[in-house]
Amino acid sequence: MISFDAAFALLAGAARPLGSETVPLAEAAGRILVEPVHAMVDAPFADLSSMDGYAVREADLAALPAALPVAGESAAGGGPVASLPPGAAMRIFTGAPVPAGADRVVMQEQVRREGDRALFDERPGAARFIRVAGSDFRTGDLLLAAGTRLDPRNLVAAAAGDVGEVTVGRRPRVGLIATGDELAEPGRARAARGQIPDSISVALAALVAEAGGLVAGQRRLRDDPAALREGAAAALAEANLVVVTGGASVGERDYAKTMFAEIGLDLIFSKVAIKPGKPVWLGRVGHRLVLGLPGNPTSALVTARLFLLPLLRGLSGGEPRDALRWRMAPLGRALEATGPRETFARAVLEDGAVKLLGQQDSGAQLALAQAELLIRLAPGTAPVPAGTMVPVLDF
Ligand SMILES: Nc1nc2c(c(=O)[nH]1)N[C@H]1C(S)=C(S)[C@@H](COP(=O)(O)OP(=O)(O)OC[C@H]3O[C@@H](n4cnc5c(N)ncnc54)[C@H](O)[C@@H]3O)O[C@H]1N2
Ligand code: MOO
Repeated sequence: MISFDAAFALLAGAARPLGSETVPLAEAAGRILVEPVHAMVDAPFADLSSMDGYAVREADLAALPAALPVAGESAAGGGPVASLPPGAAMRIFTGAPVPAGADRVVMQEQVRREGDRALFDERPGAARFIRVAGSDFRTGDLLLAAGTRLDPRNLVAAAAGDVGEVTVGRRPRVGLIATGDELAEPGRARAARGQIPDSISVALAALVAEAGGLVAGQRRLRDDPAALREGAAAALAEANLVVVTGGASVGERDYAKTMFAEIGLDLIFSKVAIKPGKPVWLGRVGHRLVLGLPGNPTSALVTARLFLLPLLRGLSGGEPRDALRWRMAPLGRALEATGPRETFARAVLEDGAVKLLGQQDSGAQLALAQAELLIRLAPGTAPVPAGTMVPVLDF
């Protein structure tokens, strides 16, 4: 058995990017930039008003009350704007260019309008309500670095830079295989005695999609060596990565590795000193990868979080480690000592403190609906008192 860190290092080395492609920004959500994004424009492109009101010269408000003739208006999207004649005000709207000559905007709530004159009774506050040209960013500025995963917030930055397309990593095609005579499609298990719902496949498909991968095929296979071999070859033919669940352990009917053996499986690691998820394994068939997850649903989801997401990140052009952002959080309740395997316990966050879920069985399924975090505990950790800071990961 190897440690989690050793297994992760091997995984990170195997998760090579699958190449890149240029796609419209509108199709880039969830993808990873392999080239940085630079601004094609200044933002704002000119000095713009941040309020609806009147553009004026501060000096013209030296003596109050002041009445200034309204010389035209400036609206967003309205084209070039004339300069502000001395001693006048210009009607202006939020997002509109401030006319040359004006040095502030007074919001309209502080101005009375009488015909073609604007009346200023009170001293406006210090805020000038002008967003200065280029104050957000300038043409050529780096907006997003290579390796960034495009989420709704950084899509704003790219779009604001007038960037229409981006170069991103290719999406990994992922084949999913669930093994086990007992497995039935959710909704059909109760029709036959001894059958249980395949609860993992639907979750892995969602997780792959969320991580920017493409589910290239989904198979539910019986524990029949010939059918498994055939399924393994078919899945490999259409995917960059095949994820097989179940059959990872040591029983005679645990076929997950043997089903790939005939087509040339090279194991990268097999068995990791973690709890849950010890039987997890990673291998290679030619230039394709195969990840084996344990069949126990909690073990499967924990290992998917710890190994599958980083693998997808690397294949998609990113840094595998970026998929595991550990942070420190205080323990809300004391923890018992852990065993010889590194433990990834399921927990929730309550009032800013981490609380272990009562149900920690690796076969648990309902507890997955509650779990928010994984707490990472080194092998042989002594009892941990409440209040101790522990590393946690969003689960
Ligand atoms: N003698 C030993 N037995 C076991 C060991 C061991 O070291 N020696 N390891 C245990 C550990 S730890 C784990 S984890 C499991 C891993 O089991 P497998 O990967 O071989 O999975 P299966 O035996 O096929 O299934 C385990 C369990 O999970 C259920 N299952 C499987 N697939 C699904 C699915 N898609 N949806 C829902 N439930 C699923 C299956 O019915 C079993 O109950 O092995 C221990 N045994
Ligand atoms: O390694 Mo297993 O996932 O604890 O039951």
